[in-house]
Amino acid sequence: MNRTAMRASQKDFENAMNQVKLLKKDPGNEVKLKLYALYKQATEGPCNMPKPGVFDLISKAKWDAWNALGSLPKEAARQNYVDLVSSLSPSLESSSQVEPGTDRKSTGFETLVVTSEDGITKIMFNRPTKKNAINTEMYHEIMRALKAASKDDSIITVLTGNGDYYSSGNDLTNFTDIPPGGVEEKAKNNAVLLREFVGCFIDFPKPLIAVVNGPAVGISVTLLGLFDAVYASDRATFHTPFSHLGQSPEGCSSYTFPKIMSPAKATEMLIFGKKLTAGEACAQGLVTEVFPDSTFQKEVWTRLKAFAKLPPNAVRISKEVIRKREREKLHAVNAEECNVLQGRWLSDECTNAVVNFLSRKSKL
Ligand SMILES: CCCC/C=C/CC(=O)SCCNC(=O)CCNC(=O)[C@H](O)C(C)(C)COP(=O)(O)OP(=O)(O)OC[C@H]1O[C@@H](n2cnc3c(N)ncnc32)[C@H](O)[C@@H]1OP(=O)(O)O
Repeated sequence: MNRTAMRASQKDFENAMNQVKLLKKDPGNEVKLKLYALYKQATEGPCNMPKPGVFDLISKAKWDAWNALGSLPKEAARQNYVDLVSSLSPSLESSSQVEPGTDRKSTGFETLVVTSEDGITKIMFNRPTKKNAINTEMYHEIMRALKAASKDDSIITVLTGNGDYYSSGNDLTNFTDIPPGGVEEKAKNNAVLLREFVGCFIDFPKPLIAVVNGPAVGISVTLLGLFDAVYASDRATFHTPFSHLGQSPEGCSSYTFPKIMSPAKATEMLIFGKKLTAGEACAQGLVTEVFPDSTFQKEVWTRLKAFAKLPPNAVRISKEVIRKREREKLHAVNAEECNVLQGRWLSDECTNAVVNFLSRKSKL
C-alpha cells in the first residue's frame, strides 16, 4: 500500500480492528503495543494520560508506546494502523494453511510438540527463541499433555526441550499481565496455577523421564525431583536462583532436594543459587546419568525405547508402589510452597528482580 498516496478511511480502520480480533497467531507483545499506541493516537490524538508508576509494568509499556508517537496526526496513525494490520495478514494466511497431520495441527499445542510412538509419549517444550521459558499458556498445555499421556497407550512419558535450552523456567513476563484485581489477584492466580501444575507431576501415574538437553533453570529444575529418571547432556546445567529473584523454592524441592542430595547440598542450590554442572547434579543424585552431548540423543532414546518394551502393567504398578507413600506429603509440601510464594511475588525483592530482568538490567 502506498502510504503517501492513500489515506485509510474510517471503514478501513474499522475493518482492520475486526481483523485484529480474528488473528489466529499471537503477533507478540511488541506488535500488540504498536497496535495499541496507533489505535489510541488514531482515536484520541497524542497521549493525554498521566505516566503510570514504574511497577505497573503493563500500563507503563502501553503509555511509553503511545507517548512515543508524539504529535503524529490522527489520520496518519489510522493509516499506520491499517498498514500494520495488513502486514500481519500474510503470516496469518500461512499459519492457517498448515497441512492437516503436521505436529501443530494434529496436537493442537502452541508451545509444545507432543508425539507418541514406540510406547513413548514425548512432550517437548517448544519456545526455543525464549529458551523454553514457561508462560501461562505453556503451563496449561503441559497439564493437558500430561493428562492425555496418563490415559494413552504409552508406557513412559518423556519431557525434553527444543533448541539449546531444556528450559529457562518460569517466563518472567507472567508477572506483567495484571488483572483488574491488581497484583494481589495476580499472585493468587499464579499460586493456584502453580499448585495445580505441580500436582499433575505428583499424580502422574506412569514413569516420567526428563531428557535434559541443555541448561535448566528454576521450576524446570525443581520438578526433576518428582521425575522417575533424569538423563542429561553434559551441556546441561541446573540452576535455581530463587533468592536472587526474591522468591522461594517450589516444585516440592524444599522436600525432595534435601532428601535426594543432603540438606547442605540442597541449601547451596535452593537458598544460595549455586549452579550445578550435569556431572555435579549426577554426583548429588538429581541426575540419573550424564551423556556426552555428541551422542546424547542417540544413546538416551535407544535406552528409552528398550524401557518402553517392558510389560505395561508391571511398570505402572511399580511406579504406584514407589509414589504411593509419598503422595500425600508431596501435596502438602506443594500447597505450602505455593502459599509462601504467593507472598514472595508481592515483595519488593521479587518485583525489583523481575523489573530488572525485563528492563534488561540483569540476567542470571
Ligand atoms: C506461575 C508459576 C510460577 C512458578 C515460578 C517458578 C520460579 C522460576 O522458574 S525462577 C526462574 C526464572 N527464570 C529466570 O530467571 C531466567 C531468566 N533468563 C535469563 O536469565 C536469561 O535469559 C538466560 C540466562 C536463561 C539465557 O541468557 P541468554 O543470554 O543465553 O539468552 P537471552 O537473550 O537472555 O534469552 C533469549 C530470549 O529469551 C527470553 N527469556 C529467556 N528466559 C526467559 C524467562 N525465564 N522469562 C522471560 N523471558 C525469557 C529473553 O528475554 C530473550 O528474549 P528476547 O529475544 O525477546 O529479548
